[in-house]
Amino acid sequence: MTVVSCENVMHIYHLEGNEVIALRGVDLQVEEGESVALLGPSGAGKSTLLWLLAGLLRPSAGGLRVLGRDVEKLGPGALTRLRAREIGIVLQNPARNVFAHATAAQNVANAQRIARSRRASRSRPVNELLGRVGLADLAGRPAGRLSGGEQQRLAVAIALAHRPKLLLADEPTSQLDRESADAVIDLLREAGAENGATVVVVTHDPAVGAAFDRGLTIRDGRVGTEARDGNEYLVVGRDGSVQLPPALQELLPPGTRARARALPDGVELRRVHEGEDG
Ligand SMILES: Nc1ncnc2c1ncn2[C@@H]1O[C@H](COP(=O)(O)OP(=O)(O)OP(=O)(O)O)[C@@H](O)[C@H]1O
Repeated sequence: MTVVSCENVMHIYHLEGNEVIALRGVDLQVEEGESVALLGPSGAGKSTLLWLLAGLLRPSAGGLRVLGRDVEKLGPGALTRLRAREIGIVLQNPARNVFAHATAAQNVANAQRIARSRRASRSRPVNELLGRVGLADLAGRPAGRLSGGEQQRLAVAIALAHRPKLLLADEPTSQLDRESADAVIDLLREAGAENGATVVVVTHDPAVGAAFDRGLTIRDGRVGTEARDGNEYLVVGRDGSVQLPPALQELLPPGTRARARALPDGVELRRVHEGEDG
């Protein structure tokens, strides 16, 4: 089953009379059980894409289906239920994922209670989950009194508490040391391997990118490249555009006139030098 399907998805923020185009035509399919990392420079649109997949934002244009539902057609209640039961979300700011006054254990148990699904009834014991993220000794501490890194690990435990079908995480390792980050990566991968969950993670951490089935680079609001099995490929957009890798941009700087020539299995681009016209 295709769990995430984006067709020419655009997103525009309206800010004090100005428009900020965050996504300008994203095409993306993620199949059940796949793990995908979204990489790319700051401001490229990664978080926006994740928020759209979580139903926390609605696309300005384009088609978006998540877990078989047409997200645009779901009302606020149906979206909230979908999120609570089938989606696990780790937001970028650790404090936003937790109830500050509830203990770590209560936060995890609460996510399971809200989901109340059959999947959730098979969910892992709270203490086991907290142990997996290295928080067993802090189970009784109010989440608001945990450090940023501890809250981040708690957020991952909360997001996995109800065995979501789709796990979405925005920079889940940004505040963690290498050892804790590796433990979180293992847990995310395991969610896919054991429960068939589909995992989409925004990250700047190359180790996270390398650990997943696919690494998509988002640049300028589009999918620019896709890495899999150690190879990186350019992704041709629906308008025929490709984003040259930064290393090749020196050869064809912006504004360069180039000739495109068909080859048996592709296209060759050659720069036209001064006086070479005609
Ligand atoms: N709430 C908002 N209002 C207006 N513009 C926004 C808002 N959120 C994001 N943007 C803009 O949309 C664009 C994409 O932002 P987004 O946060 O999705 O990028 P990102 O790739 O996740 O960046 P980072 O790696 O820094 O988190 C940027 O130009 C950003 O300034």
